[in-house]
Amino acid sequence: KVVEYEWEVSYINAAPDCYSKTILGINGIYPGPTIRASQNDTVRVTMKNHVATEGITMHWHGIRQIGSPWADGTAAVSQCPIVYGESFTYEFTVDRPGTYFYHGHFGCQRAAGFYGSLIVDLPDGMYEPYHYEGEHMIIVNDWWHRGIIDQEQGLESTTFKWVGEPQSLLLEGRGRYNCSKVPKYDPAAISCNQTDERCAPHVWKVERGKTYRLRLASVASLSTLNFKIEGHMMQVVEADGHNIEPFYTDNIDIYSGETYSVLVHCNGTLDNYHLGLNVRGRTDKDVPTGLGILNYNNATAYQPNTPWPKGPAWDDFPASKAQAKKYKALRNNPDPTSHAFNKTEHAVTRTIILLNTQNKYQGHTKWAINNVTYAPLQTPLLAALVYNISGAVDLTPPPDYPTSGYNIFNPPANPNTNVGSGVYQFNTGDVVELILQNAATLTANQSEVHPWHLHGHDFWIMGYGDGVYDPIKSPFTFELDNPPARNNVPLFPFGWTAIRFKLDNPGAWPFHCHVEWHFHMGMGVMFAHGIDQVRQKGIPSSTLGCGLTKTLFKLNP
Ligand SMILES: O=C1O[C@H]([C@@H](O)CO)C(O)=C1O
Repeated sequence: KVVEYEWEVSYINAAPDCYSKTILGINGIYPGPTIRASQNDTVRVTMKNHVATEGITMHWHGIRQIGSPWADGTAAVSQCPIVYGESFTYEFTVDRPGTYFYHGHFGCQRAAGFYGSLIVDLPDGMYEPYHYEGEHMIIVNDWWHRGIIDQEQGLESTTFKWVGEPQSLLLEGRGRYNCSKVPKYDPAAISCNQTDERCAPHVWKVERGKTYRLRLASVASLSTLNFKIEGHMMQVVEADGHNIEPFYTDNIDIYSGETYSVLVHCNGTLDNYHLGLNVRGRTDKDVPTGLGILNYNNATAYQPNTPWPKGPAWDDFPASKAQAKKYKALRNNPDPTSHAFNKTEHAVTRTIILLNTQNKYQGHTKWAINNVTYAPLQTPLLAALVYNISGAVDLTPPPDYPTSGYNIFNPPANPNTNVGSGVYQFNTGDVVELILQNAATLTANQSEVHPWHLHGHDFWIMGYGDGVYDPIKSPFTFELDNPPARNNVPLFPFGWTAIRFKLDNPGAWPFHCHVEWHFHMGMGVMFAHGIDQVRQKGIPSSTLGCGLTKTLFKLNP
């Protein structure tokens, strides 16, 4: 069947954490409407732009867009931004059941509240390999009071102004900021109101004795988030739309871009319990716990006065690494779309090592991959390749390896990087092993967490390690038995992460750090393959009209 949505996007006033500000709303609401479809349905979303000063696009995170690379919603890659007053229709198949979300993919619009949930059910009569009696969505986020235009300008400026840590953490678009901390001269001081209904904690209702599936998704712009439910254990069963070998935990790390399903057996004796969200991997100083309420049997909902739930300390990296390594693909998965790994079929045909560094370009602070910082193109990459538009993109491939002998433990000896469009070209059918290698930032003894996200494909996580990746020794530590298939993976400070994937979905696909601010600072590359096949099918002319595609369709006189 076809599930259809009509969206109007405009600026709205919101107060997710009690502090009133202007954000991007869909049909006047925030977070955006939930899309619900069944496996193999067609989702059709017509989105109209009512934002007079900005273009917009929408990315369907985790949906591979098989056969519809033009509908991926990434500005400068799959389409021209939708300009003021115009509409664009996304149409794609949701081929795999699971928990997903959507978000703006132009500039830093995701950080302006431009996101919502997307859930794909199994068709009628089919069942998950686990049992639950009810379900709830919990979309989590970090939140700033400054507007994104101001934040983007600060990041782009030669007098680099970092966004800093978030003011609040949100569950289903709600958090609570301590309004007494708003400076008196700030005009918002009069509209930061802790009794505002819009920042009352979200209440998740459950019935005692039943098991619930909580669907978690992180649209965070920066923070890794740790989710915990007071007095309840969670059984993790799904990650990024894939069933996994279930495991129990009392707290779960969620990196930006990731989705999970956890089963919670509701056998508590109290009426209300805290849901708590805390920062991991970066300082949690001045970032208070985000709170929600788990409410039993329709009792009066209130915030319990018990201590706020808190997982491991923010800098307990061993705990994060141990949890990341727990994810394995579900053995004997009944789901035919499960994308099982096979050692023989998925033997590597090309290895690329991607060094992640913080650099300078003409006085601007940037992130670079193998010393190339990504700059979005004027002409969408997909159109540039499909129509072979000369001058639209420099296709000189970036290096497959970092400069030999690079010392990851020190800030770059030469901080200057090159700017480029970062396009790696592959043959369809290639099986690529990517090694993400972390390094020190421009600051001595500092290296940061980077949650990487791939568009258009799922990959298998082969392994994680500390220090420098050793091409001889490190592969012996790989998980070749049942690595999890995912489309998001963390890279830990001063460490490496190995992933493998098969290029089986023709198009032009970003692979980037899902920290909104880092991608804006150039932290990403592009993977293109099978363009002849895309050309044969064609891409809609509605994706064109900017850059050098402007002149492609001249009206007949
Ligand atoms: O991109 C970033 O910049 C700052 C810091 O590295 C420089 O101020 C930070 O914490 C980031 O994640």
